[in-house]
Order: sequence, then C-alpha cells, then structure tokens
Amino acid sequence: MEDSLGQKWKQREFPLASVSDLSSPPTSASPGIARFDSDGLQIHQQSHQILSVDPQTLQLFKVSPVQSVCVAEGSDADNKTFYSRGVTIQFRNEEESAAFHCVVQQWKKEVNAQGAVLKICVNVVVKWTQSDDIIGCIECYTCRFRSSLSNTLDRIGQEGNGRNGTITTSKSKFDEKIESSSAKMYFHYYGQLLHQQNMLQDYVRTGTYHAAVVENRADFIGRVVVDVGAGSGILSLFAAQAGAKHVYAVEASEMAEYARKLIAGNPTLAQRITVIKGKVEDVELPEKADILISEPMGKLIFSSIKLENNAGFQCTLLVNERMLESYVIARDRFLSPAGKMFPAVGRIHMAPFTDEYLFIEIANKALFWQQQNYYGVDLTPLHGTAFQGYFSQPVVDAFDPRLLVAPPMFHVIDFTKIKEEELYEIDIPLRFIASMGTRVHGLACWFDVLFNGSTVQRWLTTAPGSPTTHWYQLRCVLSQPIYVMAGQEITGRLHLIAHNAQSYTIYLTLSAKMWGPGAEQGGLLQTSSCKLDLKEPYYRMSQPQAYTLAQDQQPQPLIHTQDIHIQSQDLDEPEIVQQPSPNSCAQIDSLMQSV
Ligand SMILES: C[S@@+](CC[C@H](N)C(=O)[O-])C[C@H]1O[C@@H](n2cnc3c(N)ncnc32)[C@H](O)[C@@H]1O
Repeated sequence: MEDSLGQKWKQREFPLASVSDLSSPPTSASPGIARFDSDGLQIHQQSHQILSVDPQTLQLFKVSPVQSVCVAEGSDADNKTFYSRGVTIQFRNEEESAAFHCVVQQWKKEVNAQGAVLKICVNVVVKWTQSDDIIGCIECYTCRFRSSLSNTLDRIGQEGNGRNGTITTSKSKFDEKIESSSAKMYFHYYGQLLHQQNMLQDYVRTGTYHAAVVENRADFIGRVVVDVGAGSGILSLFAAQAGAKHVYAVEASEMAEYARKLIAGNPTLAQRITVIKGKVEDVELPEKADILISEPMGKLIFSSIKLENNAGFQCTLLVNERMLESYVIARDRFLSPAGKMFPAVGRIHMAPFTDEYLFIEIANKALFWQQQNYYGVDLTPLHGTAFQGYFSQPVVDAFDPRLLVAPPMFHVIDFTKIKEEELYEIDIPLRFIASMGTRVHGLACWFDVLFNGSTVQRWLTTAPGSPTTHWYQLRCVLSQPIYVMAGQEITGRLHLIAHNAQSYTIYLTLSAKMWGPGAEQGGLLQTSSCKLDLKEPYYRMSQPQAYTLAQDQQPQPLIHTQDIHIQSQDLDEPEIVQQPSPNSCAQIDSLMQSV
C-alpha cells in the first residue's frame, strides 16, 4: 500500500516458502513471511519473528533465482559487541523474489535519502574546513557514513567548487541504484556521435520534437529551459530557436563536448545555451526552469550484437533504460511548480498477437540442442534450457498490426506527477476481448508520448502500422501459446521489475477460459507465463515480417524494416522479401510436440 510519501514498500508482505536461521541446522527450515512496517523489515518463521532489521545494516544476497540470504548487524545488550545475524529465505517463485529485492532497494534508498540531510551537512563542513579533526569527529558521530564521507572527499577533490556546484550528496542517486559497469557502457554508447546520429536520423522522432517545440513557441519565448540528457544538444537548439531565454543542456556522457562544439557553431543560438556536463541527479543549476525538455524514452543499449550498419542497438518499451527516472528527478530538482514538461505523458500500449512464423522461428533456434550425435555427443540435456532461453528474449521488430488479436489497451505514465519510486515496479493488469479465433503467441507492446503544448498538442507514436521509428515495437512471446475464440476474454498481468543494469525483468501471464462443456461449470483456465529480460532482446530487424493474410486481402510488399529510414529519404521502391511458404498449424504442433 502506498502512503502520501509514496513509500510503496510500507505494509508490503511476502509469503516465503521457507525460512531458516543460518545459525540453526538447515532442517529447521519452515514457511514464513517477510513484512515491511514502520520498524523495518521483520522476517517471521511461522508465527515467530526471527529477524528484525533496519535498512542501514541490511545486506541482501541473491543466491539463486528464488533464494536469498539476509544478513543484518545487531549488538548485544550493552551495545558493545557487534555481531551479524543471517537467515536464508526461499520465495515461492522468481517473480516474488524479484519484487522483494526491488522493494528492499526502494526502502534502502528512501531511508538513505532521509539521511542525506546529514550528508549535505558533512559535505558543507568538508568544503569549508577540509579539516581532519572535523572529519574524525563526524565519523565518530555517525560511523555508518564513514565510507561515503571518503567518497565525498574524493569527489570534492576531483571536481572542486565549480560554478555548477556539481556535488550535493556524498553518493549520487543515480550511482546508488545503477551498477557502475552498466552506467559506464551506457554513457560510453551515448558518448559516440554515430549513436546520436542514429537518433537524429529518425525523422519521425526528431521531426515530431521540432514541430512540438516550434508550434508551441508561446511556451518557450522568454523562458528558462532545461534539456535533460541533451546528447548532441539538438533539443536545446530547438528550444533556443523557439525563443527560450536560456537553455541549460545537461549531458552526462562525453557527448557534452560535441554538444558544446555544435552549439558554438550556431552562434545566433549559442549565447542562450549553457552545456553542463554531469548527471541531472548531481548537477546544480543557477535558476529554476519553466520548461523541461527531454527524450528519455526507453531504448536498449547493448554491446553483444553487432549490426552490419552499426545502426544502433535500441529497442522499445517506454521505461527501459531507466532514464524516465532521471527525467522525474530533474523535474523535482529543477522545474518550477507551474512549469511544463515536453513530453508530459507517456502511454505503454499492449495487445495480444498471433504470429506462427515468429513462434516457429524462435522454437527452431533451440532445435540445435536436439542433436543426439553431435560429434558423438548427446546435446539434448541442454535443449530445455536453450528453449526457455530463446523465449526469454523480447523480440524487437516492426510487425503488421493485422497480427493483433484484440483491440489494444494502454497504461498511462504521467511524467508531471509520477514519483520516481513508482517506476521501480510497474504492475499492469491485462484484459482484452479477442476479435478473432486463433492461437495467441504473446503480448505486443509499443508506446507514445504527448507534447502538451499550450498551442498545439502532438503525439509521437511508435505504434505498428505508423511510420517506423528507431524504437520499432516489442513482443513478448509465450513458449506455450493459448487458444481463443472471437469474443472471448483474455486476462493476465504484465509485471515489470527494474534492475540495476538500467533495464527491467518482465513477467507476463496471459489466460483465457476454456470453452466447451467444462468451461461453464467453472473457470477452467488455459494460462501461459513467461519471464523475459528486457536487456537481452532478439533484434529481428533483418527477418521477413511475415503474417497470414485473410483471403480478401491483397498481398502487400514486405520490406526490411532496417531500410525504412533510408526509404523515407529517397522514396525508392521498397525491397520485396519473398515469403516462406506458410507452415500449417499441424506442422507447428507436431514440431512443438517434438520439442
Ligand atoms: C536518448 S538520448 C537523447 C539525446 C538528445 N536529447 C536527443 O534528443 O537527440 C539520451 C541522452 O541522455 C543522456 N543521459 C541519460 N541519463 C542521463 C542522466 N542521468 N544525466 C544526464 N544525462 C543523461 C545520455 O547520455 C544521452 O545522451
């Protein structure tokens, strides 16, 4: 339950399959519960509380997908002897385990934020005195900040007290929740011009931003603007074109240097733009903003796949990359109360889809592991794992909207109101009415965002059937499709849990009632679930976009979606890709039986 402070963790309870005290024999394990309340986290074994911890001392280790070890510090009665106490907790499933870890992360962060007042004081003392005596004194006063204090010292030493006052707390909000290796790769990626170029060459994206800004000049003229994650500085330049009084272009990657160069090369605008290199979580600005502009919509940055044209490694799902959190933090730090956000609202759209070709293509990938005589070696012991592995990759491509089985629904994220913590865990109940009888292979997702200008409202959409953007669409494919009839209800749940590699674990469940004699009596359900890692997509851009045509539909030429941006420039005839002859359902079923 959420209270007025947005403390989603409060009152949360997690049933545990088993709890065992590390100091007792493993045979003592029995079911229990983990409960968050105002005193901290309480772990009960049956009805006995066996551990009560506060967030400062809690250490949580994931030892398997469903098992974790909680270690907390305590002291004896005279507060002199410190000891550690640990319990092993076993969750009922991976989803509950991931949700628990997410709640602990949020809880620790909120409690640390309350401690930030003290950290700021520490910071100020250090800045003014640089005195070892005072540092020693503070260490005695609250020794748990000892290590962050030395971090603070390191950073003050490196960055000085520059005009932009870069550091206010000892550890950045960003650094606290994001793994440093992920952040390093992420900002390295955005530090390269070719990746910025890829976004700039998405004319649907950049053209919509340009139109949304210049058509809403009235919002920009004479106003202070902050460009959150400025990249090449393009949106700052648009804001200056629209008459902004001053634009602060905040960019954390090395791209900040290129942005300076680009902006300096446009002298009529440059005098009204200041580039600030740093994270929006850390930098200080000299004044409040009337407008925030940003392009924080999730793509995926990953290094493991090389595309021939280096077109960029990005996929869709509004919240991926976790940059929306930075946009929201920037709002709370920089935007004046009556300020505007460009964009202001985002929506994740979802609909079940059918796609036999895609399904068989994924299932086929694991067939390699069906070989019983691979150089004399039986590979089949790994087939099941490989099969699940391929189905845990969300598919990124542009698909034909006729593959959708039901009208889509959407989940709104209001950037002007949402709390940062609410983006750590997003739980969307699903309900659709099938408009055809078919096999449902999974859930298709895409997004749009709204520029809510005072003069013109504009949507930027990544929907299937709309001009393709560099986000494409995303599909979560079930390893067990479900069968539906026209008019039948499909229910389910899309549960996204943020992780510290700037992405999300996706848990999807879709269900449909069985028809036939048994169904009327009572809720016979076909249910299919999958777990996917948004950071490990199957980038399917060079594959044919196959779909089954209804008899009354004329064949449409199908194109390689990688070529779409080029075609939008030179308007040549699209390349036609030959369709493979359709696999019948019977063939597919027999293949699935064999796997
Ligand atoms: C999707 S790009 C958009 C770039 C540019 N605004 C545009 O529209 O072309 C996002 C940019 O935000 C930067 N960024 C991401 N998180 C940031 C943060 N917390 N602080 C500052 N910059 C950030 C990235 O380095 C990247 O250059």
